[in-house]
Amino acid sequence: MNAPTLVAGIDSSTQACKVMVCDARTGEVVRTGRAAHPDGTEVHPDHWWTALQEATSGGLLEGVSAISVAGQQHGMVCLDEDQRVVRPALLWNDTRSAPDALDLIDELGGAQAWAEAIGVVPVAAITVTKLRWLARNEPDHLARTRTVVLPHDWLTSRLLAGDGPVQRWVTDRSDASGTGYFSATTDTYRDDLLRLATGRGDLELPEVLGPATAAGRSPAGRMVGPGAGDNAAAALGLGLRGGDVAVSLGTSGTAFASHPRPTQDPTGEVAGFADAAGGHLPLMCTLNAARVLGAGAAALGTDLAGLERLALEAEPGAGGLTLLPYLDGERTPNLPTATGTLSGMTRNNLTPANVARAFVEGMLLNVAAGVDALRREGVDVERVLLIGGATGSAAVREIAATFIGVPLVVPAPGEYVARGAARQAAWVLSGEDTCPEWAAVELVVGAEPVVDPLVEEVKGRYAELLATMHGVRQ
Ligand SMILES: Nc1ncnc2c1ncn2[C@@H]1O[C@H](COP(=O)(O)OP(=O)(O)O)[C@@H](O)[C@H]1O
Ligand SMILES: O=C(CO)[C@@H](O)[C@H](O)COP(=O)(O)O
Repeated sequence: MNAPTLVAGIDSSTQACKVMVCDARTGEVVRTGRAAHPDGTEVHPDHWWTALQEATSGGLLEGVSAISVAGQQHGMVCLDEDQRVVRPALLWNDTRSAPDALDLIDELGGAQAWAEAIGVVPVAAITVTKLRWLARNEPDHLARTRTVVLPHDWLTSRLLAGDGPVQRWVTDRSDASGTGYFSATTDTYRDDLLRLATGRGDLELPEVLGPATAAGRSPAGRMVGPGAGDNAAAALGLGLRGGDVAVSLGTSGTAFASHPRPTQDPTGEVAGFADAAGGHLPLMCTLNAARVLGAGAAALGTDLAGLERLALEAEPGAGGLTLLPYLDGERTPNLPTATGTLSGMTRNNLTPANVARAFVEGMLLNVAAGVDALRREGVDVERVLLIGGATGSAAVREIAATFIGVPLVVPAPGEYVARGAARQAAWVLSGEDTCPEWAAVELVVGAEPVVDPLVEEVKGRYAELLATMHGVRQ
């Protein structure tokens, strides 16, 4: 039998670089690799390259014919005229540009104006606000900047260039749609919005390639795909269909769906991004997800397994404890300077088990709001597919089944962003008009929504605490 044609997908995410080598025809996983990224909300792009080298060391890419990169969205990578990195990239989870987001909203005429212009209302995560921050705080760095790209663009172009100079900067629709200066409705850059943020009309941006357009070949002869934003790649990796909503619990908590039409949510809760298949990807994103559990475990003097055990010991509702999990500030709801709140403590209920359960419940309720927000924007929600590192916790899987409110399925543990990037690489390699059908993802948990009065009470308590917080902060 002939050896299968191999393709590789890369997920350069916030915390790690993950690589998956698959059979181009079936999607079967052949090899995987991973390496950690440094912590922090600003990172020099060289670290992503080093992590990619480490993750693919030992011949991981041997025999691979095509490769695509998916990456954490929105990060601002500024390059000078010699293509050197001007300063470390400000990442999506860096909130220092929150005041710049407010200024930009005002200057364009309000949130509705942004929703109509590009389907996205700027918050600190969005690249355009980081550029305004740069203009305001580091004008010399802005003056030196010639080209602005995103993390996945930077890695894709490095893959194409090898050790030589980058000839061409490229991106794709899905990641471009997260910049704040690209419209997924017209598929064009909005130079006016870039100028509004920076005062510059001469900044160069990467060319936006079609979903299956080859960016070129690497020096090793591999075809390189256009790549994608990480959530758009996950949609490809999961093979999302109408009625499916993905909820990802990684560093960020996201809820998103592949959708045929652009959305324009003036509340800013749902961002009208593009997907990686020519359609749209309405998406809600929180800053606080899997790492909330790590922080809860550390506070309780245990590890993730310990937190899981404790949370499963407690009754639903955590004995009356409620956590607003804004440990890193928050993006949705837009409370960039918020901190976490643990409420409802009494001498009786303040047990490690209740605290552990409150951390899981609070983290899940924060992201579950995204499912309702998508429905409000016209997304058909028939089932939720739960992915991301935190699904490794049985407590998360079990409690999510009661909180999400629609049938929930948990795909077998896997790197679905990397799988989506690999599927894109297979598409580019095939030269076909449509993305190759791969085996459907294996589902290990299926749960019908539970109608439990206690769950409704917990949700009510959470909503009340959130309303109080909003009141305090207005
Ligand atoms: N069993 C588990 N329980 C809870 N959290 C987990 C578990 N396993 C991994 N995680 C967390 O998942 C996160 C990594 O998830 P991942 O989806 O890979 O994130 P990212 O894509 O942002 O790098 C880490 O914060 C890690 O601590
Ligand atoms: O900001 C967004 C999407 O808008 C995040 O999804 C980031 O793209 C990274 O998240 P992780 O996958 O690393 O958790």
